[in-house]
Amino acid sequence: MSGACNTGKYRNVFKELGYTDSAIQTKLEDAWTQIFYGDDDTRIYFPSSDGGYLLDTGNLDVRTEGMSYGMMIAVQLDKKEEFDRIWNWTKKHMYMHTGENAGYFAWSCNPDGSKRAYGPAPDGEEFFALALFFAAHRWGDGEEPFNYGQQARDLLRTCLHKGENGDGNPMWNLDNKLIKFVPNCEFTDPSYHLPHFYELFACWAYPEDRGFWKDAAKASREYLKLSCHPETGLSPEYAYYDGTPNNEKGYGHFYSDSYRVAGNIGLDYEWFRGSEWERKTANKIQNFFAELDPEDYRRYTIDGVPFSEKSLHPIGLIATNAMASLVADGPNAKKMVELFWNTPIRKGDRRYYDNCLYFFSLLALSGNFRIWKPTE
Ligand SMILES: O[C@@H]1[C@@H](O)[C@H](O[C@@H]2CO[C@@H](O[C@@H]3CO[C@@H](O)[C@H](O)[C@H]3O)[C@H](O)[C@H]2O)OC[C@H]1O
Repeated sequence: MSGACNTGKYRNVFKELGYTDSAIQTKLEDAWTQIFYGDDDTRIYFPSSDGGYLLDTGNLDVRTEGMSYGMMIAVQLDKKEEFDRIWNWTKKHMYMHTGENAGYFAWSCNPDGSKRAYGPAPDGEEFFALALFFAAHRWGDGEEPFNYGQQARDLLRTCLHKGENGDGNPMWNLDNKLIKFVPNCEFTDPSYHLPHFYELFACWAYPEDRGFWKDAAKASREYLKLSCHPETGLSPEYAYYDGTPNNEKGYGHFYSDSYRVAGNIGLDYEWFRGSEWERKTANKIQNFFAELDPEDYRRYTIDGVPFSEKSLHPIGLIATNAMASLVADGPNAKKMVELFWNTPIRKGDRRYYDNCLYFFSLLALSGNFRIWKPTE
């Protein structure tokens, strides 16, 4: 399959459910204004002298996750200034020039740019790469570091070839083609699996790596079948390569990271018609949550048993469950979108993660989470 094989069609699920164009547009614009330029209780984006950053307001750090999400949101909305500011900050402060992880980005920094960790989180790199490709295609390449296309290709090359000179590890397991939780481990995080991204990397990465990305898309689609519970559809935060939960450090249950899986399979279906399994699984996840009170979302075992601990990011969960309606066709597909539509963005300390997922869902359900291809 080449990049040309994507569906090229973007549903406006909100419109299908009867919301007007102007209400949808207003919701998008309000989200942008509040999340990027709102008051101190809503914003997560902060311009600075050397660019701009998204703050994890719950942990008071800047994460590659948030920076790459900010870039993806910005490119989708044609916000070049914010994209460039975020990328400039990322390259300046997060990029690692030396050590075992040279060529990757430090996953957590302080807002002053100093590093809090010297290891990467691969979900950041994969989002950076695709946001950079989209920027190259939407706006054209500029001077370094705004030579977006080359930045993306070089980053993907590092992700696969790091360690060939005995200097660190690749982010993907080169045998089973699965993304790792971190480069120097041998387990994964189901929410990192983005087969719809890998289909595009298979078109735009350096030619020698395209076959790998094609295989990785297939491997991740198969992997999700192993890691999502057959009855609930829920997946753990961390899991072994055979799909079973990795609870060594308490991350073997359905909690914050896991929320993204529902949105990811929705977008894979929208972009590439991933698989019919995705439809069934989206229905199962929505059916599970349709029975529950959103005020009482919790941590769950993947077979659906609640813990006493409440969800840390219930609005993020509402958002990703709604995004699953890109593929779901069950009795709760409409209900989940309506719940999301009627949920305001989150305010307060823990707003960062919820509102990133909220923004992705808004983009996706309004037909604005698109593949930006090279212009002919
Ligand atoms: O051990 C770290 C590991 O924690 C890191 O993972 C990143 C942080 O966690 C993930 O998202 C968080 C979900 O919970 C919310 O409360 C947080 O605000 C989110 O940041 C994120 O996807 C990971 O990138 O990766 C590196 C490891 O060394």
